[in-house]
Order: sequence, then C-alpha cells, then structure tokens
Amino acid sequence: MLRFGHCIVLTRVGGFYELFFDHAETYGPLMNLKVSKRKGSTVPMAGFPAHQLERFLKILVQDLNKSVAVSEEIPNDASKKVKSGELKFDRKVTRIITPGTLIDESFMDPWKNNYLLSIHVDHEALKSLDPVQDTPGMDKVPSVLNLPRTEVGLAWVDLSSGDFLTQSTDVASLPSAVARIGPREIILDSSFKDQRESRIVSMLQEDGYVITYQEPLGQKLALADWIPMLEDVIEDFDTTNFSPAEVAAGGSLLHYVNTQLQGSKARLQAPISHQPENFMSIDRNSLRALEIRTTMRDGRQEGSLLHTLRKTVTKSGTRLLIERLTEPSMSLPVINDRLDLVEEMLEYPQLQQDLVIQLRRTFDTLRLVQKFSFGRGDADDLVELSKTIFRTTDIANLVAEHSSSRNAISLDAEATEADTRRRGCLSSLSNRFDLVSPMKLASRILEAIDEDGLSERHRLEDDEKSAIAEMAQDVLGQEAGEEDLKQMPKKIRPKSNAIAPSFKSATDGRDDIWIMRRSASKNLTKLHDALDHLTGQKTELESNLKKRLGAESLTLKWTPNLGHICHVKGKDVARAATQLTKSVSSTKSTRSFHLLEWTHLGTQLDETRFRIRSEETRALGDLRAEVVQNLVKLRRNAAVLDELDVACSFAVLALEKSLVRPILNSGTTHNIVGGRHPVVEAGLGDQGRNFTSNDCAVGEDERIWLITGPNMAGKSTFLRQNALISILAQTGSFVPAEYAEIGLVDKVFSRVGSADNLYQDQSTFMVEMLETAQILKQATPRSFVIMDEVGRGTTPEDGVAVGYACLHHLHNVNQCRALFATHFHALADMTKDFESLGCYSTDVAEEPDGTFSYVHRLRKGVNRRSHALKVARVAGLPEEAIEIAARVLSQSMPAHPSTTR
Ligand SMILES: Nc1ncnc2c1ncn2[C@@H]1O[C@H](COP(=O)(O)OP(=O)(O)OP(=O)(O)O)[C@@H](O)[C@H]1O
Repeated sequence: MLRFGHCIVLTRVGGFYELFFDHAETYGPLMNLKVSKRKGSTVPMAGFPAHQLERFLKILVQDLNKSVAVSEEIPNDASKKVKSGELKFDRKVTRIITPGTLIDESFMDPWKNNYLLSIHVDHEALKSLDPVQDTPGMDKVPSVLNLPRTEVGLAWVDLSSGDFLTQSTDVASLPSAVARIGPREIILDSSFKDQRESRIVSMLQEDGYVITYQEPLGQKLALADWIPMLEDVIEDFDTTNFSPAEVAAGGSLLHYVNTQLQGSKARLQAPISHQPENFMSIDRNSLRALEIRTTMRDGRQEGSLLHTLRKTVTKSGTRLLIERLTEPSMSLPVINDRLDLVEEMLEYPQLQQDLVIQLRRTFDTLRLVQKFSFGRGDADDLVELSKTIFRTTDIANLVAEHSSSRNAISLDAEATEADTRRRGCLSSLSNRFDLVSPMKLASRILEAIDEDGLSERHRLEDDEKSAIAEMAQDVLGQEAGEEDLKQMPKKIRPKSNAIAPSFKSATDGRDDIWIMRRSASKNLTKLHDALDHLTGQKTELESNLKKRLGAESLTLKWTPNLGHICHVKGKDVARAATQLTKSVSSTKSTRSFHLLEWTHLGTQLDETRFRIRSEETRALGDLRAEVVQNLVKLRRNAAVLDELDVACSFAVLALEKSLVRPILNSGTTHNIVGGRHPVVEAGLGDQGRNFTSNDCAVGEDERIWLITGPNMAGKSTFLRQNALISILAQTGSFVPAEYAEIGLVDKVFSRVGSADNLYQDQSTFMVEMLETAQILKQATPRSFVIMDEVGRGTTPEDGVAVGYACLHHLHNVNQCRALFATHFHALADMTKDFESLGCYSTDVAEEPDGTFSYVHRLRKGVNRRSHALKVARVAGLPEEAIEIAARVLSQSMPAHPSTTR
C-alpha cells in the first residue's frame, strides 16, 4: 500500500480479494462490503470472492475513477509444494488498472474508444511567453485562451485496440483537441501543478476529465525506446513525422503504460502522427452545441447526431464512425472516395445487404488481437478470431466478385468518369485485404480447438462457479476473514485439510473434457492414445474386480481426501468386508478401500491427463504466438471491414432519410437547397410532424446571413443544420438536402447558448465572450461560423454593440461564412453597408381568430417582431402578467412591420 500510494490495493487471499486498513474503511462501504476484523487483529478488512473481481473493478475504476493495484498470488514452485503437501504463494502487484488503461474488462464500452492521453507542454517556453502573469484579475479567468501559442504535444493510446496516435497543437487549440479525442484519463507530469499550467488543468477539470499526475522520467524515452512496445512490422513508423513535443508526450504515455502493466508486454500499433491540417476542426463548443456525440442538456447519446445516424453493425465500425464524425476530412480525394463507396452501395443494394450479413457475423478483431498482444487471449478468443477471418474472406470475395463483374460490364458499356472512379475505389479496397497467412492461422485454430469440448467446459464452469471458489478457498481458507467465509453460501464454504487446487484439477478425472482436438499436435495424439489405453485398462480392472469380489456396485474412484479408492455400496459392503483387508472409510451402506493395482493405474491416468493439459496449454500458446505474428495483417483487414461497415451504414441512412450526395470543391461557398436538420427532423417525424426545409447560400455574394425572427421559429435549428451538413459532407456521408454544393470547411465554430460556469467564477456573459473571442481569433476565410444571439447576456445597448462588433470582425477580418441569429434587429440597420451580408427571417402566421403558427421557412428580409408574448402564453405565464407585458410593449415601441432590405 505504501509503494502504490496512489492506488487502492486489492490483495488476493485464497478465494478472495481483500482491502485492508483505511482502504477497507473508505471503500468497503462504497462497494457494499462489510468491514470486519479478524479475531485478535486490529486491522480492518473488507473482501469479496475472487470471481467477482470485474464487478468490483467496475465500481472502483469505471464509476469512481480510481486506480486499483491488483496484488495476485503467484504460486512458487508448485511441484515441491505438492510433495510436501503445503502450498504457498508469493504476492505481487501484477497490474494497475486505471480508467484509461483498461484492456479487456467486461465493463468497457465496446462501442467507444477508451483513450489514455498524455499532454506535454514546454514549460520554459510557456514561462517566457506568458503575457497574462502581470494582468490584474486575469488569473480569475481559468481560460487557456489567454495562454500563448506554445507548442503542446499530445499522445494517446487505446490499450484495448492498440490504436496509438500523436499530435502537435498549441495551448489555445488544446481544449478542442482534447474534446475531439475524448480521453477517459489524462496523464500530466507533476510540474503541471505549477501556477501557469494550472490554467490548463482548470480547463481539463472543468470539462470533467480524470487527471493523473506522473513524476517525470529522469531519462526521457526516445523514439527508439518505443519500438519494443510496437507491433512487429512497423514500416509505417517514420520517426521524422514526430515533433519533439509529440515525442515527449509519447514517451511519458508509454512510461505510464509500462508502469500500469507492471512488466507485461504491450504491442501497440505503430503510432500515427495526426496532422490537424488534414482534418476539419470542430471546436470544443461546437462538438457540444451541435450535439455530435451526446446531447447538450443531459450528455446522453440518445438525441445526438450519432444516435440518429448510427446504422453501423459492428463495434469497431461504430468507433470509426465516431472518429470520422468528430474529425471530418479536409481532403477532396478522401471525401470523394468515401462518397463513391456509399454511392456504390446505394446502387447495388444486394452487395450492401450481403456485406452487412457477413459483417454482423464478425467479432471485434482489434480488441481480440490486442488481448493476444498482452498474452491474454484464450481458446474462445481464438475461435472468435478464426471465425472473423473466415467471414473476412467471404467479404473480400464479395467485394472482389462485385468488382470484377462491374469491370466486365463496363467493357461493353461506355463508362462515365464517375463510374470509373467508383469501380476503382472498390477494387483498391479489395486489394487492401491480406488474407493468405491469416487464413492459414484461422484453419489451424479451427483444426486444433474442439468447440464442442469448449462449450462443454463452459457449461461445467457455469455449473460449478461456486465450486471454483471453493477450490481456491481450500488453499488458504484460514487466511480469509471469518466474516468473508460467512458471506459465502454454505455449500461452497471451504472444508478443512483440503488438497491444493492445482493438484486436484490435475488428478480429478471428473473433468475429462478437452478443449483441443487430439489431432492438434503429434504429442496430443500420442497422449490421447495412451489415455485411451489406460482407460481401457481401468475398465478391465473394474470388471475383473467385480467378478473377483462378486461386487456389482464396485467403482474405481479418486477423492480429494482418500486418493485412489475402490468403492462399493449396498449388499456388496458385507461381501467386500469379508474378502478384503482394511477399509479406509466406511459407512453403513458404503465402503472404500485402497488397492495397489488401482492406485498404480490411477496415478498413471492422472499423470497422462496432466500431460494432456500441459500439452493443450503449450499448443494454445503456439496459436497465440501465431496470432501475434499476424497482428499487422489482422489489424489491416479489420480496418477494411470498418470502412465497409461505415459505407454500408451511410447507404442505409441515405435511403431511409432521403439524403443526397454533396458536391465538394475547394471554393468557399455553401450552397444548400432544401436543407434539413437530421435530428430535429427525426424527432418531429416521431410525432407525425413535418420538417420545413430551407435553402442557404453563403460564401458567394453574401458571406454572412443575419437572421431575425420570432422566438421558436427555427433560427437555431437553421444555423445548426447548416453546420451539420458541412460536417456530414466532409465525413463522407450523404446529406439531408435536395442539393448541396460545399467548399471545404477548415473549422466549424458555434457560439450558441451554453450553461453558465458559476463554479469557475464565470458569468453567462463571460462564457459568451470567451467563446466569441476564440471564434474571432481563430476563424479563417475557409471557416464556417454559427452565432446565436451573441450579446444577449448583457444590456440591450451593450448587446447590440457587441453583436455589431462581432459582425464587423467576421465580415472584414475573418471573412468566413457565417450565420448570425439575433433578436437585435437594429443590427440589420447598422450593417446596411456591409456588402457581403444578407438579412433573412422566419415568421409567425396569425389567424383572424387569434391563433398562430410558426412559419419555419426563411425569407429575405428582417423580422422586427419576436412574438415573445405568444410563446409566453403557450408556456403558461399568468394572463395578468401577459396583459401587463402587452401594455408595456405597446407604449414603449410602435409596431414595426417586417421589412425587406
Ligand atoms: N424547419 C423547421 N421545420 C419544422 N419545425 C421546426 C423547424 N425549425 C425548428 N422547428 C421546431 O421549432 C422548435 C424551435 O426551434 P428553434 O430553437 O430553432 O427556434 P429559435 O427561432 O431559435 O427560437 P429562440 O429564438 O426562442 O431561441 C424546434 O425545436 C422544432 O421543434
């Protein structure tokens, strides 16, 4: 506990894991465990049966975000102990489990990456450049925006899939980069606790990340030191790709991983240096405001863009979809390749359906092979892997057959340029499959592993889960707390003088179930032949004895307490008693006795079984090693499946939601006809309501649209749908519109209402200004900005001034595409001479009987009425209050007709 001071220590004691001292007192109650003391001891302890480890790890690591050190019992020289009849263990922390270092825990979310992120900042540079230090009051603003553009290195890894990436960024862009990665845990070196870096820490804490501090390594890990932790073939690993800050971040990341794994080896994918300029940047606020992964209000996936779009059928395909949605591409060829693939699936629905059928039958290769790379995969994992390889071959054949039939047809027909491109992209995908050696591996696995034996083994394991606990407990039962023992069901409580489990399992013939076929190795064949022979001898001996003793009920058995015995019952008891010497155990109706012949034969049987088991373990080890040799190919094949899954899912989506293929170009226009918001449309559809589509053309004559209109008439929806259409298009998906022509967007920014951050001493207006500042500082002529009601957090006069300043800056400095919604219609008058700004509005249609409806269709012009009182009435404001408000309104301002500029 002293050595692993930052961890909760779980100590294996026989069949239990125990917490001791203050860990027991603090966490025992949180885990619903009784805290007790052994007789005569003052040490508090709390424990749980070993097979429940995952359940309690989930509470500690996943729910409470704690680090847990698991101290295991390591058997020391078992054979010596078996002989001397005692069995002792050494204890050793074999692994530290933290939220970011999960490998294959059952409580992990299979649909999401589980990233561990390391952030490196050049402290010296930060110190010399920090302009904030002398600005009074600025220390109250825990915003990294005010930190200079110092280089920051990022490195992140998912230990469950082996994905390993690095990136170089600056302090101002850090929040968005971290939000995009969405790490489960962040490692910072302990110097981050210093004054200046503390603003970075505040930002990370504010966003709710789990932060772990690490003492920096004296001798930093250089790139060459990374290689032992990487997969075998690392030709992609070009060391010149990595900046010094990335190398520093990567070094501390791998140092941390090594410490957590306590010596067990990881084989990660060769790191990829993420080049931000190749991707559209969606800043932290936009990720949240556009509800791409989760909703803004409750952080749930339901109601998010991802939830509406997700049609992928595999787990890793879904992880790729999330990655693409959060970092759409900036490369026209890449985007067009993706769109081509979707179009091909749409045009050949049979291909798409056949692929989906096969994809559904695959398992999560990346997470499976990663288990092997940690030396963990078992026989079940091998079977799943081999099945996936067979399905991958089916998929590769489907794609290849489709490609060749398409090529054959096009020989006769006149192929259009687009068609030729599409065919090309499918065949290049098909060429990426590398199946020769994985197929050999898959066949070997299926030839070696006996699936029936495996499922029979599982059935037994399930039936005897409690017995397994008993076996473990038998060893050091007395060491477990008495309270623990009381918590166990009676039937599995340990008996005294029990035999060691390893010996018992090696000698007990009861579980003669083999998980490998006898043909799996020459040795296994020989051993099984020997076992058959000995089993035959046993049957013969049994029948001879029956005859000799005239005892029909005689059986030859092994028991933990008595070893090899002959057992008789009923009327045979008396007969046996007259003919044989001493019995070793007897009751009224049974009698057991030793017989040298059986003891000798039984021992031979046990030894043979023991050797079969050892040989099975060895052969499994060979297969595991073969998986590791194929890591690179298996991962590459899996990547192709993921791409196919995403393409198929986008095709299904396009069909279901009537999406169109966007046309992307290198210009800066955003020309959408009949655009829709995919999530709002789906929500309205569920209620049987229709969504009103709207056009949007910014970037050519008008770079900025100033949008006014009543409350609730769809301004925010319009803003967001246009940002989403750009994101979807660059993700490689069709888009919700009748027509879409989009110039590549480098950065999407959103300034829409967000919660105050009173905890961080930030008012609504401060938050609004911080976010606005970031946009005005960072937006380029290629960016797309949506701003909703900027300036509403202060007085109307100040709000108008701030709103005008923003529009002015966007128009003259940033010169980006922007949609700006406001209730300050004065802004329309103030910006009259902005040559690239157009005014548009939504409206309310009033009926003679006083009822009204929203006109969600945008039209040119300014709407000077907010119709706020109508919304207030619908919301149930008392009628008296509404009347007073109406009176004030009629006195304070004359009714403004809607105007067209
Ligand atoms: N184009 C549309 N077609 C149909 N319904 C729509 C459309 N746009 C918005 N709505 C509906 O109107 C509701 C309000 O829309 P939204 O929040 O965009 O209005 P708003 O003008 O921004 O309101 P406020 O000014 O009060 O913030 C949406 O939740 C949706 O139900």
